[in-house]
Amino acid sequence: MKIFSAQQIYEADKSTIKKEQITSEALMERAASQLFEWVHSRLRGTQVNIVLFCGIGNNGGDGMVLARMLHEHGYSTKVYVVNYSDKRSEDFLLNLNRLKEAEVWPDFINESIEMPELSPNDIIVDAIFGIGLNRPPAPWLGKLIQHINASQAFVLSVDIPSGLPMDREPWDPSHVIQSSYVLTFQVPKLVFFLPKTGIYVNQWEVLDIGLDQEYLSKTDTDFELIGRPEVLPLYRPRLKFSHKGTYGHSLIVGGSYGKIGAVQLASNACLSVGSGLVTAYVPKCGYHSLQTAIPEVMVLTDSDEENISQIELPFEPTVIGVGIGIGLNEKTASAFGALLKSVAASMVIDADGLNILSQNPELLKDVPELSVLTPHPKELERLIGKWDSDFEKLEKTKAFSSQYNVAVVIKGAHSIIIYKDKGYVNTTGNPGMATAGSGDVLTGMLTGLIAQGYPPLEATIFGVYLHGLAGDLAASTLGYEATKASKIIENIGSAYSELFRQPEQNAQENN
Ligand SMILES: NC(=O)C1=CN([C@@H]2O[C@H](COP(=O)(O)OP(=O)(O)OC[C@H]3O[C@@H](n4cnc5c(N)ncnc54)[C@H](OP(=O)(O)O)[C@@H]3O)[C@@H](O)[C@H]2O)[C@@H](O)CC1
Ligand SMILES: [K+]
Repeated sequence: MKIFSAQQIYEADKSTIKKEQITSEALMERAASQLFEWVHSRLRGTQVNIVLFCGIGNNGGDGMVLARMLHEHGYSTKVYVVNYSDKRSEDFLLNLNRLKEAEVWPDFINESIEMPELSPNDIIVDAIFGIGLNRPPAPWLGKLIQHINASQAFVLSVDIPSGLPMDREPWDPSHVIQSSYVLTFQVPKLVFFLPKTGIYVNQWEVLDIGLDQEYLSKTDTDFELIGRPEVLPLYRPRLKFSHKGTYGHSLIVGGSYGKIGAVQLASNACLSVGSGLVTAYVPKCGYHSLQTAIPEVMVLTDSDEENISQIELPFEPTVIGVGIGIGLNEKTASAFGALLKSVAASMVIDADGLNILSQNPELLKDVPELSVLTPHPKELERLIGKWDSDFEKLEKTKAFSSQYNVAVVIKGAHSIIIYKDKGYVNTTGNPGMATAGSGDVLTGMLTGLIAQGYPPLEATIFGVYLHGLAGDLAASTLGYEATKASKIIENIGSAYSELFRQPEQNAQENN
């Protein structure tokens, strides 16, 4: 699903109005009916206090229409107009009048008014600011937002939590609505997925308000949300007349004394995702444990007992996963540098492989084109330098990706894959995956997918999604705390099956 900017959403809005020859007010009515249906289908007339805070723009207008519909259906509502500007939008004014015609009389809140009383049992509708927020909310608005956040009530935000800008971090982190649920129009917003801005969104859902499909499908976006519909077409089916050679020979290079487990996890994941053959290259000390733990993996050893010191390969691997558990030993860094120079195959570079690159930036030019780098935030910072905001981080990563022609996975709650000027936001995964070895499993999986012929960027999008899905399946039986890296590997097979599982509703219809 594409992630549009505010500017593009306004254009889609205009284009819809023009094409369908409807008024903007009719579009607002359509959007707000979707909000109403959502609320009504859940509450079914339950008598609960619904308190609506509406701004004076079109987000507030949506709130006005919702208030009218709730009132007409017998709900108990209290409406506040948050009067932060004289520049009221036309559709807001129109719907304010309609609300009054329906005999609902809103109270106006401004700087000098006391904060309204709120109860934890209320349902609060947050329609103060939408995607039009373009400067810091005034201090009194900040206080109102803090007051709503302190109420402990369920807060339903219209389109976006009020106070959250679309294209930057908030000016004051406490002046943003902490939403229980966001009903967002037509398309998800990038800020829902970034670490510093996603924290305001507990759950979100897209409401289809019928914006111009042609505009939406023809317009390119900087970011895309990766869910099952995006991942399924990337899948490469196994062929009947094939053999292990068809699915590539992966090489996993890594490990040092005490960190052979990382290679074990990566090699195992690489096999489990479908690589035809897997060879691990480790220091001598890793030989016995690897051969014992995974009989399917072949093992080559370095001449050094405890660290990788010189990588000599008796075969040409399809792809190389490198860096896990490798350490920062000088000998290892120069062996890694020599490896970069000697092979053309794509690499998946992780952990200390990335740290060696940060410490020796002259090596970056030797990284094979279309390699994949999988840094966690600290490793990324060492590679691209510090950033002031999540947005600057994305921009710097895009520049880095373009400069070296590599894909970068920014690992996090929503991992984002950056390739050149485009970002792919992953939707699978859970906090249980913040555990030792989870990254080694990802490295192995991406390596194993490239081995099978997935182009590196597709392998990365597909693999990050599958890794998260395997983690979700593991956590569904183990819980977050007991989810560990080897359990993610055990669930790779089920994750593939899950990709093709019919949604339950369809399954029932088919019976
Ligand atoms: N597009 C669509 O497809 C559809 C959109 N719809 C809805 O419209 C919403 C966007 O509405 P919107 O453009 O009127 O902006 P909104 O967020 O209500 O803000 C109002 C105005 O406040 C101002 N302002 C900004 N910051 C400020 C500040 N700190 N302190 C004080 N004032 C500030 C700024 O005006 P300015 O003063 O800059 O001229 C801004 O214009 C969208 O989220 C959705 O809910 C649906 O109805 C149907 C389909
Ligand atoms: K809002």
